[in-house]
Amino acid sequence: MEDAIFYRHIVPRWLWKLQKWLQIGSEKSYSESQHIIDKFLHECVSSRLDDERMKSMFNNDEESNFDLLNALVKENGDEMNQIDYKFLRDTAISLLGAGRSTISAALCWFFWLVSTHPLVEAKILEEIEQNFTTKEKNWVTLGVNDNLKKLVYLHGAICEALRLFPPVPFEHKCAVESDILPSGVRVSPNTMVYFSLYSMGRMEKIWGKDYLEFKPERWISEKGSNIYAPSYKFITFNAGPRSCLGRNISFIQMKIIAVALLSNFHMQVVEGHLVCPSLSIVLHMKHGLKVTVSKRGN
Ligand code: HEM
Repeated sequence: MEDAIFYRHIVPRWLWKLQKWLQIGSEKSYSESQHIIDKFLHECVSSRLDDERMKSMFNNDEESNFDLLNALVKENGDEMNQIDYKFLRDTAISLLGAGRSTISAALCWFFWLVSTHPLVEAKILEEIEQNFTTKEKNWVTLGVNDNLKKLVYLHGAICEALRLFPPVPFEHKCAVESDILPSGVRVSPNTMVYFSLYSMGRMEKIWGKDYLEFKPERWISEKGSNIYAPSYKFITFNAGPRSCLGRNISFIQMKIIAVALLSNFHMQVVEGHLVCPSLSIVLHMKHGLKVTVSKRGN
């Protein structure tokens, strides 16, 4: 999916549209992939629909069955036969596209930063120890545990990883009518404005002299609570009306995974492994993250 989006960013619109119409070049394989994804999602939606029918028959509305697709099926299917498959499929593909590789890229950079900053790792572990008993540190109970909110230092470390390595590194927006940017630059209608979220996370003017340092403390106030940074400063999830709808769920997911993995395992980056970003619309690690994993002693 990312390849297709990136391709359509760099190839003129008329060219990829023509390729798509003629079913040639990269667009041919994208159409084939889209067909496979559509088929897969159609099956997922159908099976959820069957689940919903079963549940309504047995009046079983357990919270443990909850997931995003179930919620969508419920919202859109008051009349069970009137489910809009296309809407559900398109919504599911948006959530899949927006929420899968962004989180995995963010976690990759986060674990790399943590494993190369032992002091930060030690502080995160200390905070986990103070807030969770051993029994709670598993996937199932973590998600429903209010203690996640107490992980102020971990929150700071995740914000730092997202600041230094924003999963969506650049974006563009198009002016509908002429406008003047806050900098005073005039923009005429249909002008495409590109902006780099990656650069904005690394500007001295915005973050201070230590802008290149991985410093979770940056996000913690003297009173020990998290410092809020407005989205126009911390732009990783974009700002304004089209900002990320998955921001809160992303933090929850990342915290659950960080606690579950860091409290159970130590990760050591393999010596000589080259860590650098790839050229794509999502800031993946070009060669992945090679680590040696060892179990922590209790
Ligand atoms: C660390 C993880 C994530 C980051 C950094 C991130 C970042 C972003 C950014 C920068 C945008 C704006 C894109 C644009 O303007 O073109 C966006 C939009 C969006 N994100 Fe996320 N995202 C993340 C995770 C998620 C998750 C987990 C979900 C859903 C489960 C999600 C759902 C969405 C949706 C639906 C939009 C489109 C909003 C709109 O256009 O109105 N995101 N995200």
